[in-house]
Amino acid sequence: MSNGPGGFTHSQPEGLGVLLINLGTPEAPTPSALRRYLREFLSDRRVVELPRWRWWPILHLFVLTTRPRRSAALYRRIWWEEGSPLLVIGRRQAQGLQALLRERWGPQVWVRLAMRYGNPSIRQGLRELSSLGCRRVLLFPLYPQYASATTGSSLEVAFRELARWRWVPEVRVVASYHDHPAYVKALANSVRESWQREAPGEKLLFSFHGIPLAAFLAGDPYFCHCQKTARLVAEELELPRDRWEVAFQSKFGRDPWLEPATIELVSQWGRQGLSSLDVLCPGFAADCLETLEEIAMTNREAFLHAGGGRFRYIPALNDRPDHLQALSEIASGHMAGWGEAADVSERERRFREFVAANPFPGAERF
Ligand SMILES: C=CC1=C(C)c2cc3[nH]c(cc4nc(cc5[nH]c(cc1n2)c(C)c5CCC(=O)O)C(CCC(=O)O)=C4C)c(C)c3C=C
Ligand SMILES: [Fe+2]
Ligand SMILES: [Fe+2]
Repeated sequence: MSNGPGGFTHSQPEGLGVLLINLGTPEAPTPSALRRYLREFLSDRRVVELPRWRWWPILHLFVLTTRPRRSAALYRRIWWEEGSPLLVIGRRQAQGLQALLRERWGPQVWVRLAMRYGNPSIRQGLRELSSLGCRRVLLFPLYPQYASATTGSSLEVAFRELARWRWVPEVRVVASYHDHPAYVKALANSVRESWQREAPGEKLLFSFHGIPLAAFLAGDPYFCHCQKTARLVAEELELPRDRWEVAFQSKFGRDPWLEPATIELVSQWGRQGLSSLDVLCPGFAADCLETLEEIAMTNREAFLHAGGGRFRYIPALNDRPDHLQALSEIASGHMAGWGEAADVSERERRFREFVAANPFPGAERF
């Protein structure tokens, strides 16, 4: 058992912590940073579910010898001066959400950003919240649709860390928010705003990150969550059924994944001479390699080269005010009751008075 942080925090106000968790990103768009990142990512048993004796040689002999260079080149196309978009946007989201939650719950709310792979780590985030006095922590993976590979993996790591602490905090979890009305409305708003700038496309494509078909068949709810998000947004937009479609992007490896594949669908629509196409990626809370490069560059080129007309990528919700408002509503829904904590300052004052009057070895630490 680890003593963990937060052993002696009686003198601090009772904090409410929110840990936003996203996937992670390499430290730099270089082959060596990508090798480190991909090794951690692709060693996760929830990401690649093959038996280790089969996967390990493939990972080390083939994937990690070729992919880092290729992926580094892709990351260089989207890298910002301040760093990886996913991380830069994530920091803004954490800051914006903290401000909104403080308006509602008071100054004792702390929001931190953590990454499942790389830094800032989940362990770091949890320890920081604890040392800020958060005895109550909401784990909030930024994946609207639950998948074992993403949400499940993030929660597993957080639970594993917390399970080793002496003083385990009260924990709540956002396991998914794929059908939360505020999230659905924010997505619909973002589409409407695009349509106001330039007329709606002939089709609206909802492109979600794929997962292996085997994960779906084993009971992962991800596919169903994606379908429901798309249907709710289409309903909100009053879009007829023949104007929208769902597809899955970013296939990795040779096993079958969810279908249709985004790149195949947009190429097919290009060949059919579709005049205009809008693409929304509701599964990504922040823009990243998979949206900025794969959709807005690679899929655009595929559509245009196949003969398609105008291609528009509608950005992720990122730090849009209505997105932060939605995250705040989702978090607040899980924090109900937490605001009515007992008056701890009074409790602590009496405790410290008692310790001063009844000294014991080590009492100075309280
Ligand atoms: C190996 C299998 C993979 C599964 C399963 C998978 C699921 C999954 N991923 C996301 C979100 C993101 N993935 C990102 C990058 C990325 N994903 C995989 C592989 C799997 N993902 C790889 C190898 C990579 C790295 C990039 C590359 O080399 O191609 C990202 C982008 C991170 C960034 O820094 O920009 C995100 C976000 C979801 C939501 C998901 C399952 C639902
Ligand atoms: Fe991925
Ligand atoms: Fe990709």
